[in-house]
Amino acid sequence: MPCLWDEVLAVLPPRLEDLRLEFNKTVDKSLVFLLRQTVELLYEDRDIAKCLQLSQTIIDFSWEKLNIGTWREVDKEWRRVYSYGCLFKAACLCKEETAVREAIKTCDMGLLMGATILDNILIRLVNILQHHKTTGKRPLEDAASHQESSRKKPSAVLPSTQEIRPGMAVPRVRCPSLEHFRAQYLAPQKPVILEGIVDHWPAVRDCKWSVDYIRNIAGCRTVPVELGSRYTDEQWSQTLMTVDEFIEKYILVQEEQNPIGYLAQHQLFEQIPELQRDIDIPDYCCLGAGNEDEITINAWFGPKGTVSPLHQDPQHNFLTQVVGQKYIRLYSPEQTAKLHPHSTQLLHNTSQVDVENPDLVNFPEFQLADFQECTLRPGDVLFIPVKYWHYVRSLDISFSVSFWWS
Ligand SMILES: O=C(O)CCC(=O)C(=O)O
Ligand SMILES: [Fe+2]
Repeated sequence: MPCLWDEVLAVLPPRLEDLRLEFNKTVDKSLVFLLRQTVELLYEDRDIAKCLQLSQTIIDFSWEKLNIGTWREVDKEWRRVYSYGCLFKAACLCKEETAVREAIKTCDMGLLMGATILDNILIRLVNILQHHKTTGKRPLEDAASHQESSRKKPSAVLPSTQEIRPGMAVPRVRCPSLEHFRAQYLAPQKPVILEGIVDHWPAVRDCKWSVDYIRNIAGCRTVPVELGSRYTDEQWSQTLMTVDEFIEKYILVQEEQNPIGYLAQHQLFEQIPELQRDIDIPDYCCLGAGNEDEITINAWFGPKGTVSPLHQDPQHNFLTQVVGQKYIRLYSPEQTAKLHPHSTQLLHNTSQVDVENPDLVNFPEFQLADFQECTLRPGDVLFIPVKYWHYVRSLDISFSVSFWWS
């Protein structure tokens, strides 16, 4: 195997001047000086311990700036500084081949909290590290060591199967032609479940995405996790953790006192290209006006019992079920008044009504709203037209992939 440090050097700009360490006035001169000092140590390959220490100082200092006020108020320059700190720290860690895991975590933090620098250098670096780690000496984790079914507790409150009322079921159609889909569903904005269109995905065809597979491919990667049963709850929060930690704490065991954890609405496939090879953008997206590179692909991975409250999104969606089942309720945009959207700017696309346990005293019109429903199973692709209201509850450990497109 090639020496890791040589591979890292090949990713870094060849000359120190190419690093573009220029920032606007928001960033104090002393910090820019610190960045330059750090990079000199790195490029001259001397005192890597000192270089590591300075990188950490850059990270800590900019981290403070990222955590003042709301995310929207954070100056992008501080996010760039943070990314540089992560880049330098990760590079230093690569000097020690034993610190690869830590280096991967550092790159991920830069990717999640920082801003793009140097033509996405953090993505390129982390791909090298991930490859190095999986082809290196560390054996894949033993699949048999996780007896997931025996360790999981059944969820208490809501039923784990859901009768679909006849007459309310979302229609299903098998591999329709583009024209049929356009005329019957896209143009009139009608939901439909497309069957058979993702059967060729390795993730579906080979049932590849077992918990152990995800762990092996992505275990050491850091991802955002939502904690709390639904994002409208007061106790709801978001945090960052590795996929390994998430699986251990929230997928394999569900302690009663622990909140539900949901790796929700995350562009995991940009972060981990190896997983992207197991899926494919549905051909029907070409019927939209946008380009393929404008499609947002999100991963939704969680235990049984995750709930996405009733909400609407600004684009069409192909919500594709890969693992486990989900119960889904749909309301057309014409029903909006009966759904009582929140009045705040932040939540005006979310209903105040708890769909499966509605407060009919405060929201009596809700029971008059027309809806459709379905159970989404592996291989099913649900077309949710733009602005269509949707409520989603997982009935098992579940992995879905959504494609937002226009
Ligand atoms: O699967 C879920 O929990 C929610 C999915 C969703 O809201 C979406 O894909 O837009
Ligand atoms: Fe959504």
